[in-house]
Amino acid sequence: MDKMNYDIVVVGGRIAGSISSLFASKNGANVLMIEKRQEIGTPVQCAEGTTLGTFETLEMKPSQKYICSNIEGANVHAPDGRVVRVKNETTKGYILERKIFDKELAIKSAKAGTDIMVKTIVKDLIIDNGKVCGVVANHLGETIEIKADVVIAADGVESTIARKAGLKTTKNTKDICSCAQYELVGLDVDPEFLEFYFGEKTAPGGYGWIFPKGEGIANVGLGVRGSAETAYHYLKKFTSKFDATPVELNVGGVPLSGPVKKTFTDGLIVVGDAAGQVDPVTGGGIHSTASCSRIAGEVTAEAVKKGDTNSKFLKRYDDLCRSKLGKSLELSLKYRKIADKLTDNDMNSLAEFLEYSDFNSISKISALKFLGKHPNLLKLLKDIL
Ligand SMILES: Cc1cc2nc3c(=O)[nH]c(=O)nc-3n(C[C@H](O)[C@H](O)[C@H](O)COP(=O)(O)OP(=O)(O)OC[C@H]3O[C@@H](n4cnc5c(N)ncnc54)[C@H](O)[C@@H]3O)c2cc1C
Repeated sequence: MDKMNYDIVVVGGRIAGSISSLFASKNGANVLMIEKRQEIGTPVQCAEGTTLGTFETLEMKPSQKYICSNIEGANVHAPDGRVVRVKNETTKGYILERKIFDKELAIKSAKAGTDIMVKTIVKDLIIDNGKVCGVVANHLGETIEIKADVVIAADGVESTIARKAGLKTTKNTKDICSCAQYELVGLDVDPEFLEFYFGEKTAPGGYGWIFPKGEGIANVGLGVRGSAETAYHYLKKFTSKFDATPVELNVGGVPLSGPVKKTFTDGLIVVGDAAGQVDPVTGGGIHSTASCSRIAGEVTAEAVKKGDTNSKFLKRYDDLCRSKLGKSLELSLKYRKIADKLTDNDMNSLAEFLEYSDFNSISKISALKFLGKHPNLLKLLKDIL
């Protein structure tokens, strides 16, 4: 059996893994990142939209290598076909080519000093006296024991690694949004606007989307929760109206339950989808994962430097993530729970009210006047007004 030694081992080589390892290496740690797939960034399980803030967090200038389009705002389609346009400073963003973006992050991390192993699966943790102190991995049939002061579990929504250390990261299936998406070619869509579609018939418990990648190409997908039919069933129905052809089909789950209660233990922390660091309303995880993964890399590098990788020190990671994102993710979870109770009629009424309003300057008085005529909505929304 081969044996290795690192300060930090990162399990998973996509957004959470590459960003954690990048910032850990930048801060002087000796880091190994392990990815079970043969290539970083594939298969894509993402609609590839992200905010300008992602790049500020990463201190990276967005590159034309992986930016497909610049986004100004979104058109929100109610079940009855009404459209509400949202456009302001916060709705600006990008559609990425994640196959290139994810690999670029891994390359950046490698250039900062991270060693990377691909086609290598982490099978187990090495735990000594209750403290995680490495992993057991398998590369093409060969078992490798890798000792480390800290393990970062960045292994995605189906994460098993943090659970092996006793953290409760299992997500309730009712909080997982099942998604299916085609990359379609031949679509006539506005390249600067995202399209969102709501309604029981389109995407029960979720929404449909069109994210334009430019030149008539777009990610067209949807997510569903608690439905008898699969996301793919709804996707086929949703896309049957387009005269366009797919070049890719992606499926995947998004955890919409908010961050897990505890993200650290002796010698291990958990980041990204594995830690539920996803916006529960939009299902967007790139932006929040980038923030938390940067913190993960910085805190674990500091822990190694100080020679203190016990849970008391690693709690700092949990504290910093919660102070940066905790409130907004909590609020978003509250909104999601309200949205879960909205009927198609409620959504149509809301769209009717918002259709001709200037979204950025709706007064409390006009909102209350509208809600006065819709007692069901008032009951649902009163807590957030
Ligand atoms: C259909 C869909 C659309 C989405 N659209 C958007 C969007 O438009 N914008 C947005 O911000 N977010 C979106 N998201 C969410 C976003 O993709 C995720 O939040 C983000 O990719 C999470 O990154 P991650 O690195 O935590 O996890 P993952 O991307 O799941 O990466 C985990 C990695 O760990 C590897 N791995 C797992 N187990 C092991 C092991 N034992 N050993 C070694 N490697 C292992 C996996 O192979 C994988 O590469 C979408 C998600 C889905 C499913």
